[in-house]
Amino acid sequence: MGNLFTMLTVWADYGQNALVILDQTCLPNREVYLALKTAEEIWEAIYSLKVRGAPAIGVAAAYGVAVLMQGVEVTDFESFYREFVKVKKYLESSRPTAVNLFMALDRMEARLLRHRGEGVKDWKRVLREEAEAIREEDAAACKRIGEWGVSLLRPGMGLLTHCNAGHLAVSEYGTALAPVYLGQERGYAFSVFADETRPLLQGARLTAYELQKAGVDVTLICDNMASTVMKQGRVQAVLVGCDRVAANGDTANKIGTSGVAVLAKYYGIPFYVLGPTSTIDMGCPTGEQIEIEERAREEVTEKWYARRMAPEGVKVYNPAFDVTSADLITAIITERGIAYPPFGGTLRMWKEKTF
Ligand SMILES: CSC[C@H]1O[C@H](OP(=O)(O)O)[C@H](O)[C@@H]1O
Repeated sequence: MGNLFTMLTVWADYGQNALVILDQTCLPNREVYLALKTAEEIWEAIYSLKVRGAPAIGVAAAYGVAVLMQGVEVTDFESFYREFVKVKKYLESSRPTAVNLFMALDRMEARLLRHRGEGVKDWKRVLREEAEAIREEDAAACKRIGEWGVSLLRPGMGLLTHCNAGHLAVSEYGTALAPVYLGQERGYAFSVFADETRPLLQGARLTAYELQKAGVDVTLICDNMASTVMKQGRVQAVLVGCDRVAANGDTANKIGTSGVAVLAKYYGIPFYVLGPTSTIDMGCPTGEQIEIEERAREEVTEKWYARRMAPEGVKVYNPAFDVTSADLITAIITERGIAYPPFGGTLRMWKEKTF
């Protein structure tokens, strides 16, 4: 597995009262760790995807509020709680879609309220404890996701994934990539196609980086190549993460995921969403109620990634053309007129000039 899992994504350093994160905007070029000591720094790290992925955002917010509250010097609960709520609401405003951010902070608040009758040292302690529990439960959940997921797969399978739902998106191990890592440990020799995932390229920058670091056979493709590799029979299952699962199973995930799902259905390929139950939101009856984050236009219009955006030496598949099946074409228009399916007779007539 290489040293992928020694690379921690997020933790709390109470010695320096800091939330420590691996700055994922520097990957794959550099592994840079940041010690965040203010609410503004933590908010910005979540917003700018320095730490990202639904579970990782939840763990970061839990640790973040625990760290920030260690420095609050009041002795009455009302003042302490007022400050807690102020920080909680501020961190909640960083990104709207991943439900783990809100679930984790709600859980921190509930734990604190259960201890309101104790003293300031206890309030600070229980926040540290709850944040650690959230992280540990996330790591355990990801490993179980791996076990369930790998039971659906067979050795040697070709897999496709979109965005990054691996070790970097959680506290440890991953969700969509958890079965891949477990399979790797068992010698299953999966081959994985990683969609680059425009515009922020989590697939190129993070998934390809993770899988290569773990020794998994990964091939980076542009998003518009997913259909071709599926049509070539090189994909037997699609594995993706999730940011919020509605009560009816509708799932919000990185932009482009629904398109991959349509392709998978067309090619008869199983499409699996993987994530912890902490990402399920029963308060959302359907996907219609999920708030979809909209981000800055410059992420699309600017070539912000003017530096290397994939790990050195990663395999790349870069076909210049692909074939769209006739059953997907509504009409063919030429100087001789318009042909509708089935095209054969008209095309033959045109070519043999038999009219
Ligand atoms: C395991 S959750 C991963 C999930 O989060 C990603 O979004 P972002 O990179 O913007 O935080 C993406 O939707 C992944 O599938």
